[in-house]
Amino acid sequence: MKLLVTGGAGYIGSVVTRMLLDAGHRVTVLDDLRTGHRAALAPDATHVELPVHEAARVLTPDAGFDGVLHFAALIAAGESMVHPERYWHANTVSSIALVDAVRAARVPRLVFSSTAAVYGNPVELPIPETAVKAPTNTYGATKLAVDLVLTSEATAHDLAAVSLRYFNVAGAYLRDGLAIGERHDPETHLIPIALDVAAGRREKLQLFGDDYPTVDGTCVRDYIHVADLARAHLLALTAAVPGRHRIYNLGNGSGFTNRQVVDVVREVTGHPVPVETAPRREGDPAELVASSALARQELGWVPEKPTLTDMVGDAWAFYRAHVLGQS
Ligand SMILES: NC(=O)c1ccc[n+]([C@@H]2O[C@H](COP(=O)([O-])OP(=O)(O)OC[C@H]3O[C@@H](n4cnc5c(N)ncnc54)[C@H](O)[C@@H]3O)[C@@H](O)[C@H]2O)c1
Ligand SMILES: O=c1ccn([C@@H]2O[C@H](COP(=O)(O)OP(=O)(O)O[C@H]3O[C@H](CO)[C@@H](O)[C@H](O)[C@H]3O)[C@@H](O)[C@H]2O)c(=O)[nH]1
Repeated sequence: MKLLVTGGAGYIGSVVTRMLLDAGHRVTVLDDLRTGHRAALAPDATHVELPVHEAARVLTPDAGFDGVLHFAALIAAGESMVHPERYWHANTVSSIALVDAVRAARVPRLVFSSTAAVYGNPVELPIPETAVKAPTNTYGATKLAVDLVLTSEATAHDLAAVSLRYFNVAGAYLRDGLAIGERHDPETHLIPIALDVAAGRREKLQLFGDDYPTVDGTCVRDYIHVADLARAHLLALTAAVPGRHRIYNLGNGSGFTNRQVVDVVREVTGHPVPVETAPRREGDPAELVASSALARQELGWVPEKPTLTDMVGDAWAFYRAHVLGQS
Protein backbone atom coordinates (compact mmCIF):
# COMPACT_ATOMS: atom_id res chain seq x y z
CA MET A 1 0.00 0.00 0.00
CA LYS A 2 0.99 3.64 -0.40
CA LEU A 3 0.60 5.12 3.08
CA LEU A 4 0.81 8.51 4.79
CA VAL A 5 2.07 8.35 8.37
CA THR A 6 1.56 11.54 10.40
CA GLY A 7 3.90 11.82 13.39
CA GLY A 8 6.41 9.39 11.88
CA ALA A 9 9.34 11.21 13.51
CA GLY A 10 7.94 10.44 16.96
CA TYR A 11 8.33 7.44 19.23
CA ILE A 12 5.47 5.19 18.11
CA GLY A 13 5.11 6.54 14.56
CA SER A 14 8.77 5.84 13.79
CA VAL A 15 8.50 2.22 14.98
CA VAL A 16 5.34 1.66 12.92
CA THR A 17 6.96 3.32 9.87
CA ARG A 18 9.91 0.92 10.14
CA MET A 19 7.59 -2.09 10.31
CA LEU A 20 5.45 -0.86 7.40
CA LEU A 21 8.53 -0.37 5.21
CA ASP A 22 9.88 -3.79 6.18
CA ALA A 23 6.51 -5.31 5.21
CA GLY A 24 6.86 -3.81 1.72
CA HIS A 25 4.61 -0.75 1.98
CA ARG A 26 5.60 2.68 0.61
CA VAL A 27 5.54 5.36 3.28
CA THR A 28 5.40 9.14 3.28
CA VAL A 29 5.91 10.65 6.73
CA LEU A 30 4.18 13.95 7.44
CA ASP A 31 5.71 15.50 10.54
CA ASP A 32 6.66 19.10 11.30
CA LEU A 33 9.17 17.93 13.95
CA ARG A 34 7.54 20.00 16.69
CA THR A 35 8.29 17.21 19.17
CA GLY A 36 9.82 14.54 16.92
CA HIS A 37 13.40 13.97 15.82
CA ARG A 38 14.90 14.17 12.36
CA ALA A 39 17.15 11.23 13.32
CA ALA A 40 14.06 9.07 13.92
CA LEU A 41 12.90 9.46 10.30
CA ALA A 42 13.26 6.24 8.30
CA PRO A 43 15.81 6.85 5.51
CA ASP A 44 13.68 4.84 3.05
CA ALA A 45 10.50 6.85 3.70
CA THR A 46 9.68 10.19 2.06
CA HIS A 47 9.49 13.03 4.58
CA VAL A 48 7.22 16.02 4.21
CA GLU A 49 7.81 18.68 6.85
CA LEU A 50 4.31 20.09 7.28
CA PRO A 51 1.77 20.44 10.07
CA VAL A 52 -1.16 18.03 10.01
CA HIS A 53 -3.69 20.76 9.24
CA GLU A 54 -1.92 21.23 5.89
CA ALA A 55 -2.13 17.52 4.97
CA ALA A 56 -4.26 18.34 1.90
CA ARG A 57 -1.08 19.60 0.23
CA VAL A 58 0.17 15.99 0.19
CA LEU A 59 -3.08 14.03 0.20
CA THR A 60 -4.17 15.18 -3.24
CA PRO A 61 -6.69 13.15 -5.23
CA ASP A 62 -3.91 12.28 -7.73
CA ALA A 63 -1.41 11.09 -5.13
CA GLY A 64 -3.05 7.68 -4.86
CA PHE A 65 -2.70 7.04 -1.13
CA ASP A 66 -4.29 3.79 0.08
CA GLY A 67 -4.34 4.81 3.73
CA VAL A 68 -3.35 7.20 6.49
CA LEU A 69 -1.98 6.30 9.92
CA HIS A 70 -2.47 9.31 12.16
CA PHE A 71 -0.06 9.51 15.13
CA ALA A 72 0.78 13.22 15.21
CA ALA A 73 -0.49 14.80 18.42
CA LEU A 74 0.49 16.49 21.64
CA ILE A 75 0.53 13.75 24.25
CA ALA A 76 1.22 15.00 27.76
CA ALA A 77 -1.94 14.64 29.85
CA GLY A 78 -0.60 16.91 32.62
CA GLU A 79 0.30 19.72 30.20
CA SER A 80 -3.14 19.47 28.59
CA MET A 81 -4.67 20.68 31.85
CA VAL A 82 -2.47 23.78 31.85
CA HIS A 83 -2.61 24.64 28.13
CA PRO A 84 -5.85 23.01 26.90
CA GLU A 85 -6.13 25.25 23.82
CA ARG A 86 -2.88 23.81 22.43
CA TYR A 87 -4.37 20.33 22.68
CA TRP A 88 -7.71 21.20 21.06
CA HIS A 89 -5.88 22.74 18.10
CA ALA A 90 -3.08 20.19 17.68
CA ASN A 91 -5.21 17.13 18.32
CA THR A 92 -8.79 17.87 17.36
CA VAL A 93 -8.85 20.81 14.92
CA SER A 94 -5.87 19.39 13.01
CA SER A 95 -7.43 15.92 12.87
CA ILE A 96 -10.65 17.32 11.42
CA ALA A 97 -8.61 19.04 8.69
CA LEU A 98 -6.88 15.71 8.03
CA VAL A 99 -10.19 13.87 7.77
CA ASP A 100 -11.42 16.55 5.33
CA ALA A 101 -8.32 15.93 3.20
CA VAL A 102 -8.81 12.16 3.38
CA ARG A 103 -12.40 12.56 2.16
CA ALA A 104 -11.47 14.99 -0.62
CA ALA A 105 -8.69 12.71 -1.88
CA ARG A 106 -10.87 9.57 -1.54
CA VAL A 107 -8.32 7.80 0.64
CA PRO A 108 -10.10 4.59 1.65
CA ARG A 109 -8.72 3.90 5.17
CA LEU A 110 -7.48 5.70 8.25
CA VAL A 111 -5.98 4.30 11.47
CA PHE A 112 -6.01 6.70 14.42
CA SER A 113 -3.98 6.77 17.65
CA SER A 114 -6.62 7.06 20.34
CA THR A 115 -5.94 6.51 24.01
CA ALA A 116 -6.96 4.94 27.30
CA ALA A 117 -7.33 8.51 28.54
CA VAL A 118 -10.79 8.69 26.86
CA TYR A 119 -12.23 6.53 29.68
CA GLY A 120 -11.33 8.63 32.72
CA ASN A 121 -11.84 6.87 36.04
CA PRO A 122 -13.29 3.54 34.96
CA VAL A 123 -16.39 1.98 36.51
CA GLU A 124 -15.35 -1.49 35.34
CA LEU A 125 -11.93 -3.16 35.17
CA PRO A 126 -10.48 -4.32 32.85
CA ILE A 127 -11.93 -1.64 30.58
CA PRO A 128 -13.81 -2.78 27.46
CA GLU A 129 -14.28 -0.47 24.46
CA THR A 130 -17.97 -0.08 25.38
CA ALA A 131 -17.16 1.43 28.82
CA VAL A 132 -18.31 4.92 29.74
CA LYS A 133 -16.09 7.60 28.22
CA ALA A 134 -15.55 10.39 30.77
CA PRO A 135 -12.01 11.76 30.30
CA THR A 136 -10.45 13.36 33.38
CA ASN A 137 -7.94 15.36 31.31
CA THR A 138 -8.18 17.59 28.24
CA TYR A 139 -5.81 15.34 26.30
CA GLY A 140 -8.29 12.46 26.57
CA ALA A 141 -11.19 14.73 25.63
CA THR A 142 -9.41 15.94 22.48
CA LYS A 143 -8.84 12.33 21.40
CA LEU A 144 -12.42 11.26 22.21
CA ALA A 145 -13.66 14.09 19.98
CA VAL A 146 -11.65 12.66 17.07
CA ASP A 147 -13.05 9.19 17.72
CA LEU A 148 -16.55 10.67 17.42
CA VAL A 149 -15.60 12.46 14.18
CA LEU A 150 -14.37 9.16 12.75
CA THR A 151 -17.58 7.35 13.63
CA SER A 152 -19.65 9.89 11.66
CA GLU A 153 -17.15 10.00 8.82
CA ALA A 154 -17.16 6.22 8.41
CA THR A 155 -20.94 6.05 8.48
CA ALA A 156 -21.64 9.00 6.20
CA HIS A 157 -18.75 8.75 3.75
CA ASP A 158 -17.79 5.07 3.74
CA LEU A 159 -14.36 5.57 5.30
CA ALA A 160 -12.74 2.41 6.72
CA ALA A 161 -11.69 3.81 10.10
CA VAL A 162 -9.94 2.19 13.03
CA SER A 163 -9.16 3.81 16.39
CA LEU A 164 -6.56 2.04 18.47
CA ARG A 165 -6.82 3.02 22.12
CA TYR A 166 -3.34 2.54 23.47
CA PHE A 167 -2.76 2.10 27.17
CA ASN A 168 0.76 3.05 28.40
CA VAL A 169 3.35 2.43 25.72
CA ALA A 170 6.86 1.40 26.76
CA GLY A 171 10.01 -0.31 25.53
CA ALA A 172 12.00 0.06 22.34
CA TYR A 173 12.07 -1.68 18.98
CA LEU A 174 15.38 -3.54 18.78
CA ARG A 175 16.31 -5.57 15.73
CA ASP A 176 19.58 -6.41 13.93
CA GLY A 177 21.48 -3.50 15.41
CA LEU A 178 18.55 -1.12 14.89
CA ALA A 179 17.05 0.53 17.99
CA ILE A 180 14.10 2.90 17.99
CA GLY A 181 12.90 4.19 21.33
CA GLU A 182 11.30 6.93 23.36
CA ARG A 183 12.83 10.43 23.34
CA HIS A 184 10.25 12.95 24.42
CA ASP A 185 11.65 16.36 25.29
CA PRO A 186 10.80 17.37 27.92
CA GLU A 187 10.16 13.82 29.10
CA THR A 188 7.02 13.40 31.19
CA HIS A 189 6.60 9.60 31.21
CA LEU A 190 7.30 7.48 34.26
CA ILE A 191 9.63 4.81 32.81
CA PRO A 192 12.03 7.08 30.86
CA ILE A 193 12.21 9.45 33.83
CA ALA A 194 13.06 6.53 36.13
CA LEU A 195 15.76 5.52 33.60
CA ASP A 196 17.13 9.09 33.74
CA VAL A 197 17.55 8.59 37.49
CA ALA A 198 19.19 5.18 36.97
CA ALA A 199 21.58 6.79 34.49
CA GLY A 200 22.50 9.52 36.97
CA ARG A 201 20.90 12.28 34.89
CA ARG A 202 18.36 13.11 37.58
CA GLU A 203 18.78 12.83 41.30
CA LYS A 204 15.41 11.27 42.12
CA LEU A 205 11.97 10.47 40.79
CA GLN A 206 8.93 12.34 42.00
CA LEU A 207 5.90 10.09 42.53
CA PHE A 208 2.82 12.16 41.77
CA GLY A 209 0.35 11.22 44.50
CA ASP A 210 0.36 8.36 47.03
CA ASP A 211 -3.23 8.67 48.22
CA TYR A 212 -5.07 7.05 45.32
CA PRO A 213 -7.46 4.18 46.12
CA THR A 214 -4.96 1.51 44.92
CA VAL A 215 -2.87 -1.15 46.70
CA ASP A 216 0.01 1.21 47.52
CA GLY A 217 -1.66 4.57 46.92
CA THR A 218 0.03 5.28 43.57
CA CYS A 219 -1.73 5.18 40.18
CA VAL A 220 -2.11 1.92 38.28
CA ARG A 221 -1.35 1.65 34.56
CA ASP A 222 -1.35 -1.14 31.97
CA TYR A 223 1.86 -1.18 29.89
CA ILE A 224 2.20 -2.36 26.28
CA HIS A 225 5.45 -2.96 24.38
CA VAL A 226 5.87 -0.54 21.47
CA ALA A 227 6.67 -3.42 19.06
CA ASP A 228 3.46 -5.26 20.01
CA LEU A 229 1.54 -2.02 19.58
CA ALA A 230 3.14 -1.39 16.19
CA ARG A 231 2.14 -4.84 14.93
CA ALA A 232 -1.49 -4.09 15.81
CA HIS A 233 -1.38 -1.20 13.31
CA LEU A 234 -0.42 -3.49 10.44
CA LEU A 235 -3.27 -5.81 11.41
CA ALA A 236 -5.70 -2.88 11.67
CA LEU A 237 -4.82 -1.65 8.19
CA THR A 238 -5.96 -4.88 6.62
CA ALA A 239 -8.94 -5.40 8.95
CA ALA A 240 -10.46 -1.96 8.24
CA VAL A 241 -13.86 -2.18 6.57
CA PRO A 242 -15.47 0.62 4.47
CA GLY A 243 -18.33 2.29 6.30
CA ARG A 244 -17.23 0.98 9.70
CA HIS A 245 -15.37 2.64 12.55
CA ARG A 246 -13.73 -0.11 14.54
CA ILE A 247 -12.26 0.64 17.97
CA TYR A 248 -9.80 -1.54 19.86
CA ASN A 249 -8.15 -1.20 23.27
CA LEU A 250 -4.50 -2.24 23.30
CA GLY A 251 -2.90 -3.22 26.58
CA ASN A 252 -1.85 -6.39 28.37
CA GLY A 253 -4.65 -6.56 30.93
CA SER A 254 -2.30 -6.28 33.96
CA GLY A 255 -2.08 -3.21 36.13
CA PHE A 256 1.14 -1.99 37.78
CA THR A 257 1.29 0.74 40.39
CA ASN A 258 3.83 3.48 39.83
CA ARG A 259 5.85 2.09 42.76
CA GLN A 260 5.84 -1.38 41.17
CA VAL A 261 7.10 0.13 37.91
CA VAL A 262 9.97 1.79 39.79
CA ASP A 263 10.78 -1.59 41.42
CA VAL A 264 11.11 -3.16 37.95
CA VAL A 265 13.39 -0.30 36.86
CA ARG A 266 15.54 -0.96 39.96
CA GLU A 267 15.75 -4.69 39.12
CA VAL A 268 16.63 -4.10 35.47
CA THR A 269 19.18 -1.31 36.00
CA GLY A 270 20.62 -2.35 39.37
CA HIS A 271 20.24 1.27 40.53
CA PRO A 272 18.36 2.17 43.74
CA VAL A 273 16.29 4.91 41.94
CA PRO A 274 15.40 7.14 44.90
CA VAL A 275 11.84 8.48 44.96
CA GLU A 276 10.03 11.25 46.78
CA THR A 277 6.31 11.74 47.04
CA ALA A 278 4.91 14.81 45.32
CA PRO A 279 1.36 16.16 44.94
CA ARG A 280 -1.02 14.48 42.48
CA ARG A 281 -0.70 15.53 38.83
CA GLU A 282 -3.98 17.09 37.76
CA GLY A 283 -6.11 14.96 35.43
CA ASP A 284 -4.55 11.57 36.28
CA PRO A 285 -7.09 8.75 36.55
CA ALA A 286 -6.34 6.36 39.46
CA GLU A 287 -6.37 3.14 37.46
CA LEU A 288 -6.34 2.18 33.78
CA VAL A 289 -6.24 -1.49 32.77
CA ALA A 290 -7.32 -2.69 29.34
CA SER A 291 -9.45 -5.49 28.12
CA SER A 292 -7.96 -6.20 24.69
CA ALA A 293 -10.17 -9.22 24.07
CA LEU A 294 -11.68 -7.59 20.97
CA ALA A 295 -8.28 -6.88 19.36
CA ARG A 296 -7.26 -10.47 19.99
CA GLN A 297 -10.52 -11.81 18.53
CA GLU A 298 -11.04 -9.53 15.54
CA LEU A 299 -7.47 -8.55 14.62
CA GLY A 300 -5.80 -11.79 15.72
CA TRP A 301 -3.43 -9.63 17.81
CA VAL A 302 -1.20 -11.54 20.23
CA PRO A 303 1.40 -9.60 22.23
CA GLU A 304 4.89 -11.11 22.06
CA LYS A 305 6.47 -9.09 24.87
CA PRO A 306 3.82 -8.74 27.56
CA THR A 307 6.11 -8.48 30.60
CA LEU A 308 7.11 -5.18 32.16
CA THR A 309 10.63 -6.58 32.64
CA ASP A 310 10.96 -7.02 28.85
CA MET A 311 9.65 -3.51 28.22
CA VAL A 312 11.93 -1.84 30.75
CA GLY A 313 14.85 -4.02 29.59
CA ASP A 314 14.42 -2.94 25.97
CA ALA A 315 13.92 0.71 26.98
CA TRP A 316 17.14 0.53 29.03
CA ALA A 317 19.07 -1.06 26.13
CA PHE A 318 17.90 1.77 23.84
CA TYR A 319 18.63 4.39 26.49
CA ARG A 320 22.18 3.18 27.06
CA ALA A 321 22.97 2.94 23.35
CA HIS A 322 21.28 6.07 22.03
CA VAL A 323 20.92 8.47 24.92
CA LEU A 324 24.14 7.68 26.79
CA GLY A 325 25.98 6.61 23.61
CA GLN A 326 27.30 3.39 25.14
CA SER A 327 26.67 1.14 22.11
N1 LIG B 1 3.17 7.29 24.30
C1 LIG B 1 2.07 6.74 24.84
O1 LIG B 1 2.13 6.06 25.90
C2 LIG B 1 0.74 6.88 24.15
C3 LIG B 1 -0.38 6.29 24.74
C4 LIG B 1 -1.64 6.44 24.12
C5 LIG B 1 -1.75 7.12 22.92
N2 LIG B 1 -0.65 7.69 22.36
C6 LIG B 1 -0.79 8.40 21.09
O2 LIG B 1 0.16 7.89 20.16
C7 LIG B 1 0.56 8.92 19.26
C8 LIG B 1 2.07 8.97 19.16
O3 LIG B 1 2.62 9.20 20.46
P1 LIG B 1 4.21 9.27 20.68
O4 LIG B 1 4.48 8.83 22.07
O5 LIG B 1 4.88 8.61 19.55
O6 LIG B 1 4.42 10.86 20.59
P2 LIG B 1 5.69 11.69 20.04
O7 LIG B 1 5.60 13.04 20.67
O8 LIG B 1 6.96 10.91 20.21
O9 LIG B 1 5.40 11.80 18.49
C9 LIG B 1 4.45 12.69 17.96
C10 LIG B 1 4.98 13.15 16.61
O10 LIG B 1 3.99 13.94 15.97
C11 LIG B 1 4.56 15.15 15.47
N3 LIG B 1 3.50 16.16 15.53
C12 LIG B 1 2.75 16.48 16.62
N4 LIG B 1 1.80 17.37 16.26
C13 LIG B 1 1.97 17.60 14.93
C14 LIG B 1 1.28 18.39 13.99
N5 LIG B 1 0.21 19.13 14.34
N6 LIG B 1 1.71 18.40 12.71
C15 LIG B 1 2.76 17.62 12.33
N7 LIG B 1 3.46 16.85 13.18
C16 LIG B 1 3.05 16.84 14.46
C17 LIG B 1 5.73 15.43 16.39
O11 LIG B 1 6.72 16.23 15.78
C18 LIG B 1 6.23 14.03 16.71
O12 LIG B 1 7.19 13.58 15.79
C19 LIG B 1 -0.10 10.20 19.76
O13 LIG B 1 -1.26 10.44 18.98
C20 LIG B 1 -0.48 9.87 21.20
O14 LIG B 1 -1.61 10.61 21.60
C21 LIG B 1 0.60 7.60 22.94
O1 LIG C 1 7.77 11.79 36.95
C1 LIG C 1 6.70 11.15 36.96
C2 LIG C 1 5.99 10.84 35.77
C3 LIG C 1 4.80 10.15 35.89
N1 LIG C 1 4.32 9.78 37.10
C4 LIG C 1 3.05 9.03 37.20
O2 LIG C 1 3.17 7.85 36.45
C5 LIG C 1 1.90 7.47 35.93
C6 LIG C 1 2.03 7.30 34.43
O3 LIG C 1 2.29 8.59 33.87
P1 LIG C 1 2.85 8.80 32.39
O4 LIG C 1 4.01 7.87 32.17
O5 LIG C 1 3.05 10.25 32.20
O6 LIG C 1 1.67 8.25 31.48
P2 LIG C 1 0.11 8.64 31.48
O7 LIG C 1 -0.14 9.97 32.05
O8 LIG C 1 -0.62 7.46 32.08
O9 LIG C 1 -0.19 8.78 29.93
C7 LIG C 1 0.32 7.86 28.95
O10 LIG C 1 -0.59 6.83 28.78
C8 LIG C 1 -1.86 7.26 28.33
C9 LIG C 1 -2.72 6.04 28.18
O11 LIG C 1 -2.95 5.41 29.42
C10 LIG C 1 -1.69 7.97 26.99
O12 LIG C 1 -2.91 8.42 26.54
C11 LIG C 1 -0.73 9.13 27.09
O13 LIG C 1 -0.49 9.67 25.80
C12 LIG C 1 0.56 8.64 27.66
O14 LIG C 1 1.39 9.76 27.87
C13 LIG C 1 0.92 8.61 36.32
O15 LIG C 1 0.27 8.23 37.51
C14 LIG C 1 1.85 9.78 36.62
O16 LIG C 1 1.33 10.69 37.55
C15 LIG C 1 5.01 10.07 38.26
O17 LIG C 1 4.58 9.74 39.36
N2 LIG C 1 6.19 10.75 38.15
